[in-house]
Amino acid sequence: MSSNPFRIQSPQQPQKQPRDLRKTQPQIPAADIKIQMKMKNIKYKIAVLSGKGGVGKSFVSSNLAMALAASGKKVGIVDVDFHGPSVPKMLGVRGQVLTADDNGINPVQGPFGIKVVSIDFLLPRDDTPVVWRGAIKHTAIKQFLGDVNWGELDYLIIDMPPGTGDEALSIAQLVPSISGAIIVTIPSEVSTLAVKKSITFVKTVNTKILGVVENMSYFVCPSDNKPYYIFGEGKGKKMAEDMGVSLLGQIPLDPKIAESNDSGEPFFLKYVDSPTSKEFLNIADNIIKIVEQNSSST
Ligand SMILES: Nc1ncnc2c1ncn2[C@@H]1O[C@H](COP(=O)(O)OP(=O)(O)OP(=O)(O)O)[C@@H](O)[C@H]1O
Repeated sequence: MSSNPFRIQSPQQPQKQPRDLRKTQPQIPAADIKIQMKMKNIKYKIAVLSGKGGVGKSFVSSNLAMALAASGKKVGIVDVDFHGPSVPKMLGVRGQVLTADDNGINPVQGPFGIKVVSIDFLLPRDDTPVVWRGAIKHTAIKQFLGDVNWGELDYLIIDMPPGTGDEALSIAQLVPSISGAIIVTIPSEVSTLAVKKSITFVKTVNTKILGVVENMSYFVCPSDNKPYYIFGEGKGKKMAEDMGVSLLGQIPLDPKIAESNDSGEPFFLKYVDSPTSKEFLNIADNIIKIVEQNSSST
């Protein structure tokens, strides 16, 4: 008698093994000529990613863009966070519109002449959602890169949505010679876990990790002026060490940051002499050293 009570037949043919997607390298298509043309005068392109949403990635992207510009660099920022575009508000240019001429779309001019492109400039109302599948996002990213008159720039900051989904893959495939990626985290285990996946993703698509920025690292109590490590001390540093990447800087949790972002006043401009703006200048300096040294040695 058969020991198989369900009478399940052994398959005649060996079963096809499911493909292990972790071993699948994204296919890089032939470079899009239009994108190549529009991006050929941009020296360095930097993607800003986070594992989880709400950790301050757009805040870091926007303020890093201003710090680079304040350090004398020509800067552009492209907001690829279609479902939650917040860069225009954080740079104080929300409500402005993109214009077009025979050569393409002209970015909005932000503080320090930063060139800004975001889906937010195209949405008719505050409550209009962007309901797009991956293929449409891919097309939109192509247009943001290849139809925009970026002109000559030292740095293009690419503000990504959280995680490693469609947009991250499109950017990895479409942007010619990305200089590197910056990962934003907060010192919580939950964020750290997600960030490790982002770091692995960036390595998988053969992009250099410039380092990690730890946001909301500590809170300076106004009554005693001491730092309090609300999420725990040293977690960003440890995670960076564990993953073999550098810690580029630490930004405090500060109600002034939340207020200026909410009111659409660029934090870096409003509090230019604050320790946080100085830390952004340090981070910009670190990035300039890594990226520009790297390119002169290749
Ligand atoms: N260091 C900080 N101190 C206080 N508030 C902060 C800080 N960093 C960010 N915030 C606030 O946290 C909220 C989330 O920030 P932000 O939109 O930059 O995050 P995000 O990671 O880009 O989010 P998502 O990509 O999920 O839309 C905002 O309200 C912002 O003002």
